[in-house]
Amino acid sequence: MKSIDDVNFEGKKALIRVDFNVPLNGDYQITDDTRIKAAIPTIHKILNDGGAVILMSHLGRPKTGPEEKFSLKHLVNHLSTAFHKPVKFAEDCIGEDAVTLAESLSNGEILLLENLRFYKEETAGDQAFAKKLSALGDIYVNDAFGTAHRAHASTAVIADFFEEKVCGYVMKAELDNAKRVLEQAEKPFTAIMGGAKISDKILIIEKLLDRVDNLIIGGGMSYTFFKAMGGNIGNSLVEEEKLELAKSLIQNAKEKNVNLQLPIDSIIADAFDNNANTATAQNHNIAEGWMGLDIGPQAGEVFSKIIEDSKTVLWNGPMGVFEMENFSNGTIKVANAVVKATENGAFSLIGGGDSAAAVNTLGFGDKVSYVSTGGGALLEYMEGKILPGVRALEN
Ligand SMILES: Nc1ncnc2c1ncn2[C@@H]1O[C@H](COP(=O)(O)OP(=O)(O)OP(=O)(O)O)[C@@H](O)[C@H]1O
Ligand SMILES: O=C(O)[C@H](O)COP(=O)(O)O
Repeated sequence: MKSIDDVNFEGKKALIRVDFNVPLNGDYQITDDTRIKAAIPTIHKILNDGGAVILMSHLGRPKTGPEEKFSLKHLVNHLSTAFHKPVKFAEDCIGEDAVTLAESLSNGEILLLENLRFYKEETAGDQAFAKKLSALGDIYVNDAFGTAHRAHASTAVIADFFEEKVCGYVMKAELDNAKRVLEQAEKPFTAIMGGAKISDKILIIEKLLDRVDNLIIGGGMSYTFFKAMGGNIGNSLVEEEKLELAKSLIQNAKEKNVNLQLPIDSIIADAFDNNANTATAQNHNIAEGWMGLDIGPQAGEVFSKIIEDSKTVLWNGPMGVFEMENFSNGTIKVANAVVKATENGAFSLIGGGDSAAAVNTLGFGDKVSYVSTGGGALLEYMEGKILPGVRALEN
């Protein structure tokens, strides 16, 4: 796969697929701009070469065409500030307006196209739509790792219409870091899995059992394991249909000599509410009417020790309902342990939408080795799937 370092963009228009699918609040302010900041080096390289930049992205999942709340125009001011340059905006991603603005774009200038998903042809991977988009630029750059698991018009199909197609710095760094964890992990290798559902993470857990020394399972998904082992989990989150699967994972871990660690204790609450009554309970013994919303202090200690002694750490999914302050301690404790391991020389990769957001909002983002901009894309890569956006650049 060629990268942007293999190309001189002087006098060229780079059509860059970025993943600017960023969270916006009710006033259309960006609440986490990690994905925007990540794209800056790619944009600077092209502008410094003497080229022009045309950015295309999706935002959210619009269903029936244009919708105000999904317009990329809300990003323009933020982008201009982040890139230290005015950013022009085309109110459509194809058609006359986009063509005219793209044609008149001078070297050193940046143009942002309107949300690609305002056309259903984008997600359908429509050839004619991809061809229209491709006419806007001379060189195709894919820097949208977060969307590389989608075989859409702008992420995969479009590549066929270009002689020159390369990956940007985000895509390259994401793939290099994920590969480092999957293929060259220094041992002890510890994976920390958390979040709400086992069903979302089952494939990656199975794959990791062949590679890791320690598998820590916390967060909402851990209660399905306790129930599978015959424990009482009260009203904690459970996936009844995954009980057998949880049992077989425990068995697999044993057979593969993987140290599978579940939280010994939990912070339990009598309601799903930050102000609920709370107590600490052993995890096989949570009373009816109570639910586990965070790992407990003992579990935090055990997990931290394992993490701090590791040389490679992969973390996906929070240890509790970290959005509520009273149930965020477990996630903070684990984040601190990951930071400590990193300071001791470990390589740490944080992935997944909520875990990456947790690490960034808690202020640990620059204290770990790498925070992925990918959610589903990183998981699919870790499951061993070939991402369509990556394959398209390799053809
Ligand atoms: N004990 C729990 N009970 C209920 N919900 C929980 C519990 N622990 C964590 N959660 C919730 O799980 C959610 C995150 O789960 P999720 O599986 O989406 O993780 P993630 O890091 O976003 O990974 P990905 O982006 O790959 O899906 C958070 O909103 C958190 O509040
Ligand atoms: O946020 C993401 O994970 C990516 O931008 C992909 O978005 P999607 O799940 O709507 O395709």
